[in-house]
Amino acid sequence: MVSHNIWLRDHCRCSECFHPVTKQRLVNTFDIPADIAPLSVESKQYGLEVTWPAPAPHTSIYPWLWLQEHSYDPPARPKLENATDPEKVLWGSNIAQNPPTVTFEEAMTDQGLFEWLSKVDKFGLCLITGVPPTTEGTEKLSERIGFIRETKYGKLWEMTADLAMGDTAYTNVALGAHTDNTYFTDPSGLQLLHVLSHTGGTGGKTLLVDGFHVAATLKERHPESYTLLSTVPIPAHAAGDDGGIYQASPKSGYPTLSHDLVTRELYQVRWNNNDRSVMDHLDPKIVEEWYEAIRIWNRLLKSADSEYWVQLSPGTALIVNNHRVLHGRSSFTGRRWVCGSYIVFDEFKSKLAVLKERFDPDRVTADTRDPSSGSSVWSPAL
Ligand SMILES: C[N+](C)(C)CCCC[C@H](N)C(=O)O
Ligand SMILES: O=C(O)CCC(=O)C(=O)O
Ligand SMILES: [Fe+2]
Repeated sequence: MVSHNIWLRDHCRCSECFHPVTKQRLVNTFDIPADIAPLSVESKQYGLEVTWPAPAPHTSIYPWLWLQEHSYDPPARPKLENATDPEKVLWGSNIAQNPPTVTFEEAMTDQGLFEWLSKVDKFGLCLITGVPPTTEGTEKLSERIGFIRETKYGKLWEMTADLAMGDTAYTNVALGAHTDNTYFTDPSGLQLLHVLSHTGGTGGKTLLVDGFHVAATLKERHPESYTLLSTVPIPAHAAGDDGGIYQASPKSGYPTLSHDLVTRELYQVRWNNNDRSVMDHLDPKIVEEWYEAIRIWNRLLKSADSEYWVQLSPGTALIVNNHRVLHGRSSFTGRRWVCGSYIVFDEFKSKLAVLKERFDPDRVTADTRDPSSGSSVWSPAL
């Protein structure tokens, strides 16, 4: 493994250079001479010990695990070549045989919460059974994860076909597979949905599609369409209510498929053809190809192999990763009362990271003592 001297000095993890509690950098990066070179480098039992020279003599110790975790030459994590994270399990209609599920009671324990969020992280969705069929029960479940994201729809929102909000979700029409909030600069991370009641009618089945799975199929079969969906930004708006006109910033929007700039991994799907605004920024040379690309995308989304239909009933809630799994519903008749919440993506990821430290059987139990001070000043991830 190769590291640059400046990089090593800048990343010293001793408690003088890296605050042991706040995990923030204390060393002043810009006081480090650009041509800094070590006086000595020694291999110790717990890590690499580097002694730096005057005018700022200092001893740094880099735990072996930390060095391994953060190696950039060679990279600790090879580029995924546009694949998706191996931790993710892609699925199609076959998931219906054994949909990821937890019980409300399990979710009320920390171990159960870890199981639940691990399933959401792996599959992008999870059913929750035994949920009290009330808004209070649904809110209690949501807040096990983290802050509910309040939006124009409310905090724990309720919805029925009364156009209370200027959105077709508040009608009884069918909604094709989509991700929510494409008109927000930052679409909500998780979306929880709970049908509280449905009387005097039928329909209202929930549609779920793994956007990562469909994207992988698109990339394999139609790479040029995949590229267009990965590069052409799509503007979106929500302007059905007098009190609000929402458009993502920048106004040109975001591509349907977004990729990690380092690993090139697909990390977000944004797709809602109903909420898409005027495509007035398209390069005239690609208009036909772009429409062909979204036709192919739509066809794959609607393929029987991609669609997982489930009839939700009171007591069984559903949570989806709104950056990966598309949802929709069939039309319905009668009175259908739905409640749910949006949960902040970073709250979900943070909660899972904290629970992993406690419950993940594969967690890295690094020797986290700072050899110089004996206190724990680092964790492999930071
Ligand atoms: C979920 N809740 C009922 C609150 C809002 C529904 C809004 C749907 C909107 N067209 C979108 O795709 O974001
Ligand atoms: O009515 C449903 O089942 C879902 C409607 C929808 O797309 C939403 O609430 O975001
Ligand atoms: Fe939706």
